[in-house]
Amino acid sequence: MDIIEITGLRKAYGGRVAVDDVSFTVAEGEIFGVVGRNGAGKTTTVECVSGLRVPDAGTISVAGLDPRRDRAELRHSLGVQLQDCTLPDKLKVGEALDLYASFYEHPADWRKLLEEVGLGPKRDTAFAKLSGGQRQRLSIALALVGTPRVAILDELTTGLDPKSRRETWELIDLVRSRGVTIVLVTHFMEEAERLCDRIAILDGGRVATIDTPEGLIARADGGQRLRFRAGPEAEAVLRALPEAAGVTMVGDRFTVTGSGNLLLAVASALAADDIVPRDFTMDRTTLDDAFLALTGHAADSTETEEV
Ligand SMILES: Nc1ncnc2c1ncn2[C@@H]1O[C@H](COP(=O)(O)OP(=O)(O)OP(=O)(O)O)[C@@H](O)[C@H]1O
Repeated sequence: MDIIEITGLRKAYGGRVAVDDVSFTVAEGEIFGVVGRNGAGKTTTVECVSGLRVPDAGTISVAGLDPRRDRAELRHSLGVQLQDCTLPDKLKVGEALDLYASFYEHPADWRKLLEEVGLGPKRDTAFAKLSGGQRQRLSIALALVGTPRVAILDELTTGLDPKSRRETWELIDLVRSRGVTIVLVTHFMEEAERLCDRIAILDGGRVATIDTPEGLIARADGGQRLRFRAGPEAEAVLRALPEAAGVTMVGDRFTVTGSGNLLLAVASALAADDIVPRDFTMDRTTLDDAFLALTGHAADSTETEEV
């Protein structure tokens, strides 16, 4: 069952179109990624979904409700963790959760939630004293305290060190295991690939494509890349291989791309000619590569005047 349905969403700021004809659905229980460069329209899209912004055109339904018309009712089904969430410096972790819990008729047990997000020992710590990772954990707990069916998490791990980022990913897995549908906004492709069931790539305010991470990668080229060092005699051997779609050579460094059983084909052909490759590595196409192939620019660049 689809819990979110968006059709023809459009939003402009002044004369500048931020989101144009965006449509997608999110199934209940899914982690749905909204990815794109800075300025692609991700935040505007999810702010319309959460009722914080009024679309210029299009329809949105979340758990059967209209985010603007039914805002009061939707509050009970939707948990929102906003980009750059800040709380008063002196507010303690436990106080923040207690306060947020008081907004709901049927809140979760916030003390239990505190333990689940790993902030049990920080209950009496002031917001200002929390690390970046701890603040994000708190913001997830605040988004969940109303026991929502849908949680929107916007740029959750931006600014976190790799360790805190991985801990936050584990936490998102935990949220999913509770059956909460998650809309995850990110410009980190590794994060989207690791967590999301399906991903919408936004580019210039429009949906460039929607697919599973594996589907996006397969569409980009589905390929593998082998790198190694060998003598110049390897070139003719490699170019004769039907599995090798691309062979490049810089000095003694070869890069071979292709699909199917590329590794076996290359290794056997080189062995048959008594060529021993050195420093052999194989890497697979990542979502970063797929993003570049599908949109024509890198995920960590910024949208400019083309929006
Ligand atoms: N309140 C606003 N007033 C004017 N323009 C805005 C406003 N909010 C966003 N924009 C513009 O709309 C476009 C889309 O912005 P949005 O924040 O939705 O993108 P994003 O993909 O979430 O980017 P980021 O990752 O940088 O937040 C950008 O060109 C942005 O400058």
